[in-house]
Amino acid sequence: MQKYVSRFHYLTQDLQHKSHLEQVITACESGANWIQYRCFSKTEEQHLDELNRIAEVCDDWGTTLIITDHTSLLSKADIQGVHIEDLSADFTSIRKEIGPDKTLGASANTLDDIKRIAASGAVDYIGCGPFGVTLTKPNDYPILGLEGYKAIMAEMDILRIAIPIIAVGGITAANIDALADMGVHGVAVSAAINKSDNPASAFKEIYRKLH
Ligand SMILES: Cc1ncc(COP(=O)(O)OP(=O)(O)O)c(N)n1
Ligand SMILES: Cc1nc(C(=O)O)sc1CCOP(=O)(O)O
Ligand SMILES: [Mg+2]
Repeated sequence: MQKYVSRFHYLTQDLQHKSHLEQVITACESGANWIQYRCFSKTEEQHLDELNRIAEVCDDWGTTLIITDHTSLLSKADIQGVHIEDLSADFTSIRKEIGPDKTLGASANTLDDIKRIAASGAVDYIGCGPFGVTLTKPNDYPILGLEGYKAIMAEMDILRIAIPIIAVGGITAANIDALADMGVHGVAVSAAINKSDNPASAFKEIYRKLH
């Protein structure tokens, strides 16, 4: 079954000055319909506690909530899916574990990654990057830039691979129009919003470009 996948994935991040819950509230108030809770700084217990608070907020706003990596938390909180960052994950097994209804996202850097993930038939969308330089996580992968997405989308077209591609990594409002022209389904953004002086305004600027 094909699932709805947003064109704008907002990702929380570990920040000194703002909790993930506060980031989610800002995003929801700014119009987020899809949030990925991407937290790597907590124990399992703290993670679940914050996840439940975030899930309540998302439920109130009708926002889809995806968690990064912690597949086991899917059954413990009111969340709609998981994004797996491990490129070599066994997506068929993960799909069996989470059942057919939850959204499953995967990460890719190359067309070969995309081919392999799409062939599993288990994944609903692919976050593909990095588009540009990101300080959000260490990254050894080559930057794709606009030309990289253009080439990947063209090859996918030839191979008739129809899975939604979400561009990620170093994306700002200034890149959205050009990325959309490359044929990607949407974008995932973290630092350009979270590290902005005015996250709500940064969020809305990107939102307006996409809608
Ligand atoms: C929507 C979305 N896309 C990508 C990621 C993370 O991807 P990442 O793990 O960085 O991919 P690799 O660089 O490791 O291939 C995400 N969390 N969400
Ligand atoms: C989780 C993740 N992976 C990335 C990669 O480039 O592989 S960028 C990223 C987080 C989003 O990036 P930003 O903070 O630059 O918007
Ligand atoms: Mg990456």
